[in-house]
Amino acid sequence: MTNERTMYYGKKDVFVYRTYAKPLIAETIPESNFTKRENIIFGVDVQVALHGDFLHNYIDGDNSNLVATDSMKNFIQRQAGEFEYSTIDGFLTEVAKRFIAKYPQVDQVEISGQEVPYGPVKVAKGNAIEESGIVLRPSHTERARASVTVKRADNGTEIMNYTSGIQDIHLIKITGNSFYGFVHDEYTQLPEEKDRNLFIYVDIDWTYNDVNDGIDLKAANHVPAEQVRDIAATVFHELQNNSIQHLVYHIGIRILERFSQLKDVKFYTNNRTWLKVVENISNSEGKVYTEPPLPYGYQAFSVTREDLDKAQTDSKQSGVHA
Ligand SMILES: O=c1[nH]c(=O)c2[nH]c(=O)[nH]c2[nH]1
Repeated sequence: MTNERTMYYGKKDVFVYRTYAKPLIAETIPESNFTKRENIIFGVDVQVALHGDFLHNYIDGDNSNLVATDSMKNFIQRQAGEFEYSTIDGFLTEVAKRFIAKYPQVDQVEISGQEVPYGPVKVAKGNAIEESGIVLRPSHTERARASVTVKRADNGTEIMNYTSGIQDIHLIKITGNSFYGFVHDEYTQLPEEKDRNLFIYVDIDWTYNDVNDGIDLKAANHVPAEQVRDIAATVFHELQNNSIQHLVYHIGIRILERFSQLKDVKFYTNNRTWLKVVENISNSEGKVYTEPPLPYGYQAFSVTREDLDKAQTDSKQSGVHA
């Protein structure tokens, strides 16, 4: 077996803030009132890695075809003003294709980016309180993200390993969650809970049946991260869940049900459930909690279209909705 050599280099944390990028328009879904990402500030934190004919840079110290990482940063930032895009996915894929077109020594570009979200601020305009439109603020924890590898091919480029996603959705549900019936042995200290608070940090990534639906600059079939976020919140709200594991399966099924253009969906969750300090407060249904101690638990899980098919068949048989 021949071991392929590791060889790539690039730049991380290339921040790009483009004002007045093209808005992303979306059709509504039942779980979300999201219809438009304004993109007044399109902010993205980009990582890029170039693969190619760079061995003599290392062995001979020959820099003649070495593209400085500083130039990579400039390339990404300047391209941000060279074409129109409304999604991170479309922007990154086009930049990767342009790297390949510009530099013949490059045969593969891995590029990823996370949104740097800026949201509206309301101000007084005359007698009304309205969105300013020009004053914005860093907003919410969750950030859309995308990651794509573009490879040089005989007739142009080929898209590989493309995923789209959202990270750091932070949600707490204060009742309607349980966790009991787990393995009890000499290591068990955790009490069983028929009703607990559940605080989760969730990252979700998805892939498309046809990559073009995700990366196309027109974004007609693009799945907005905001709608995925809203599905996660809705299912969390609705489901009397037995665990995070139970919850993410149902969120995954709902996402695939809603978006037929998706092939699968992958979760990475982190458990930040608050510790109970005061159980009973007189004349109140309230409780007092504090932050959980380290270490934190996590789950990783993917849901595929096969799972959805099975859930739909099972629900038809039992007459219960998936
Ligand atoms: O939803 C949960 N899943 C677990 O696997 C787990 N483990 C744990 O200690 N608490 C929880 N909660």
